[in-house]
Amino acid sequence: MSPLDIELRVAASKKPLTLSYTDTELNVKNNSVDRVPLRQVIGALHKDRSLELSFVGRRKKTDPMALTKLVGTVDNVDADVLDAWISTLLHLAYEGGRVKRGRRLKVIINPHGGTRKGATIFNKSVEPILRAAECTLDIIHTERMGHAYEIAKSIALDYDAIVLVSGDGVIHETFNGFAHHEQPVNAFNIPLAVIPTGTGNGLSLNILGMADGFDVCAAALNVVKGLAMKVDVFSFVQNGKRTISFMSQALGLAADLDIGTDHLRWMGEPRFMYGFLRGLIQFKACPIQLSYKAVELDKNKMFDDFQQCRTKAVDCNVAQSEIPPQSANVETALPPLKYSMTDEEGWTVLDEPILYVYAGTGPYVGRDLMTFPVSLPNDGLIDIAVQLASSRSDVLAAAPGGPKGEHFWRPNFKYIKAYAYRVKPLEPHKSVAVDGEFFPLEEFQVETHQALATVLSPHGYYAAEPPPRPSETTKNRYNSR
Ligand SMILES: Nc1ncnc2c1ncn2[C@@H]1O[C@H](COP(=O)(O)OP(=O)(O)OP(=O)(O)O)[C@@H](O)[C@H]1O
Repeated sequence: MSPLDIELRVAASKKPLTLSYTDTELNVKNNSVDRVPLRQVIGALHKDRSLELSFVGRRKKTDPMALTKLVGTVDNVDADVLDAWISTLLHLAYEGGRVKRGRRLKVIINPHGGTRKGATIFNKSVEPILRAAECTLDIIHTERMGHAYEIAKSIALDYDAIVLVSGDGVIHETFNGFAHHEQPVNAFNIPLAVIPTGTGNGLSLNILGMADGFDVCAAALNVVKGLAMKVDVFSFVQNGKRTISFMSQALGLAADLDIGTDHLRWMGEPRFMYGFLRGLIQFKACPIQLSYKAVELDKNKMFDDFQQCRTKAVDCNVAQSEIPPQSANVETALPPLKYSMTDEEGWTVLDEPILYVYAGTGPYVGRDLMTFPVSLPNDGLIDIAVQLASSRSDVLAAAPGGPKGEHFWRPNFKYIKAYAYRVKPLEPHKSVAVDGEFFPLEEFQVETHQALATVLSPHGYYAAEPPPRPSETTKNRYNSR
């Protein structure tokens, strides 16, 4: 328990609030007791006997998160006692000093992303949280396509984190800017945190989970309190040009439902479902040859490995830590490519007709689709999910299970963990979507860079659970055709 209770007289109320804390919770007692996890306490300031205490929380379980400030005067203790009370509270609230208070942040706002509310959302909901947490903000608004790339390319390396008020498009630009930085590895070591104001917001869903993935205040809390988590990124190599991809590459129906619905952005997220149904009616096979350098093909083994990593029974994640210091001694050049386009040794060609391919990392590619349920943040592997061209009814039957990743267990859904893969188009087709950006469907190859990039995370792992392994009795429902 805290050394003593503080009585806070708030102007409008006659009865003072009684504040106390344990190692894990702040207790706010008035007529009843509100318990706030210390992780959600972000700031406490006092001047003589006046106190301002800030936390991010929910009024009701189903409400989005919001900033609450308790402001008043403290009558029952002296200023120096109050000082010590605050300093212990904040020490505990910032994980015993493991999380730096008052982070120095570069904030990049895309006023043009999603429904174009990024700047307003930042000003109204996010900035007050960052200020209450005494963060230092260096704010810039993007003025054009490619601006985030330019900013990232020459970013100073001494920020504690870069905050992107955007969707996945600006994240893609930022990582590619890092790749062209004078010191790429050091640039990738600066943690990114996203305030989800785009359309799909896949990275935010993966970091914060389905419940909080679109909650901008939960995302702001992660900016203040998140710990650095290393994540794999990929090199997408096409016509000799190397592009960094942080999330996914989509082909066939999976590309059509994203890029093919770009003109329907006004719809918001439902455009992806519209694109899926339209693609299903057309039911065109994806004319590619897919080959991969596989590490694991057995879904049961992947599921077991995932569970072991989650329970930390085996050490498969690079340890989560406070933001790593930049070092002059580390190798600062971008890792070289390991595989040439002509490399054949250990490569397998998939010899079955394909409806669509998704390859990438992070469970969700959108709110309706957990494409990679067993992906791990930094195992150095890319997950390749292939929907074989079975039948319309089979693919349609899988759709309702999409948000929970249930298609993973379907026999016609092939799942491969690999170091690299390669695609050769068999006839001219439209496009491949790389993190949702358009690329022509010409021959390309993708390989992983283990733990190259860094994001802020509340958990130290992707916030999603894979669908349970089917039992003998439930297995049949995955077999419909
Ligand atoms: N000032 C601007 N005017 C026009 N376009 C911009 C501007 N700033 C950034 N952009 C472009 O906006 C694109 C989309 O941005 P962002 O990722 O924020 O949202 P989104 O694409 O709607 O979301 P998602 O990627 O999640 O679908 C980026 O490709 C970026 O280059």
